[in-house]
Amino acid sequence: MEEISTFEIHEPLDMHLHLRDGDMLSLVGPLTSQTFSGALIMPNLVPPITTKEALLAYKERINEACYKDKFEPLVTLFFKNDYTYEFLNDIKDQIIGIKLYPAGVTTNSETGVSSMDIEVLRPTLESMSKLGIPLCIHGETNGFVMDREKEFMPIYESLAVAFPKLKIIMEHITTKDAIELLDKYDNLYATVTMHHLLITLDDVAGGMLKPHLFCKPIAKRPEDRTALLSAALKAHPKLMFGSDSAPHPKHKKESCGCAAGVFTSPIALQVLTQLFEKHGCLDNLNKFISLNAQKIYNLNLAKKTIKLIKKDFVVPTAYEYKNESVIPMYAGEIISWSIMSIN
Ligand SMILES: NC(=O)N[C@@H](CC(=O)O)C(=O)O
Ligand SMILES: [Zn+2]
Ligand SMILES: [Zn+2]
Repeated sequence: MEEISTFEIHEPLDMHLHLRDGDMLSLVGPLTSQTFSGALIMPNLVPPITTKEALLAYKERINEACYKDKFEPLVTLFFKNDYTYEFLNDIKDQIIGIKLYPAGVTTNSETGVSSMDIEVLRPTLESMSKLGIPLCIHGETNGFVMDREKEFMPIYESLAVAFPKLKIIMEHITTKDAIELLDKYDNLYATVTMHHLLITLDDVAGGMLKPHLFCKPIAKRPEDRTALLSAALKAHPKLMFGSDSAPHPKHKKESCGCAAGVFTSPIALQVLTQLFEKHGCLDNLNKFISLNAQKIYNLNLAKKTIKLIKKDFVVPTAYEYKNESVIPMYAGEIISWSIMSIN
């Protein structure tokens, strides 16, 4: 049989992305917007995006930094308990969803919600449900680091039951428990990163410590990775690709007190193609990387085709702009697929 040597991805979408701001935005914005058709942009800036003015201004800065012709920044608001129905009604057409962070569980989440008590959250979530605004959640408790996501499962369940019309997206899932929950509730969906399909805690801390693979939620056990990978490879219809590409300056990663986040945007399409090819599942890659998200979020995007070729791609050792330097996953390593053309 002749070996496949090229592969096309249409309208790739990254449904969980950190673009940051300032020089970092100028550095990473082009890297995503060149190859992706759209991305769901996280609101955890300092301070987080909580007003219409801040949202629109951020969207404008993103458009300035990005190749904006064929790239749609799908912006989000940082969840607050005190958003009124009127405020949400006014902003709903500008956002794709609202992102909820329990306070303190991850980067820039200090002003997140201090309680996941449903009665406390009810007024805002009822308004979102009525207005059809999806709820994206960083689902971790503040328990033992390996158990934080698992411990959050009952919270996802009670939210799914209490607000059956609210679309709830479990962001960057890392456990087989989360995969199992997907099939239990109609209104639960999930994103999964590329790195959680590839690594376990062993890759982060089993040998020499790898700060560039350190992220929240932390990579888990082999059985978790297997469950995530098998759902992604079969393009489970409620699972979407969300890179959670989370750039931090090199000095904040290679430091005592390493910031959480893995930077993967510029290598995501190549690595995912390599991974799906290795498992004989290339036929499902367009669903995982675009079609599932288009259906879940009712998206209609400009046409964009990325042609990849089976040819070695040496991952740059760093991406730099002015004083910013970011180290990508697989820095200096070789991936067997490269981007050939973008149309
Ligand atoms: N994933 C991470 O480890 N970090 C993200 C925040 C997040 O997505 O939780 C970041 O903003 O750096
Ligand atoms: Zn998160
Ligand atoms: Zn994230």
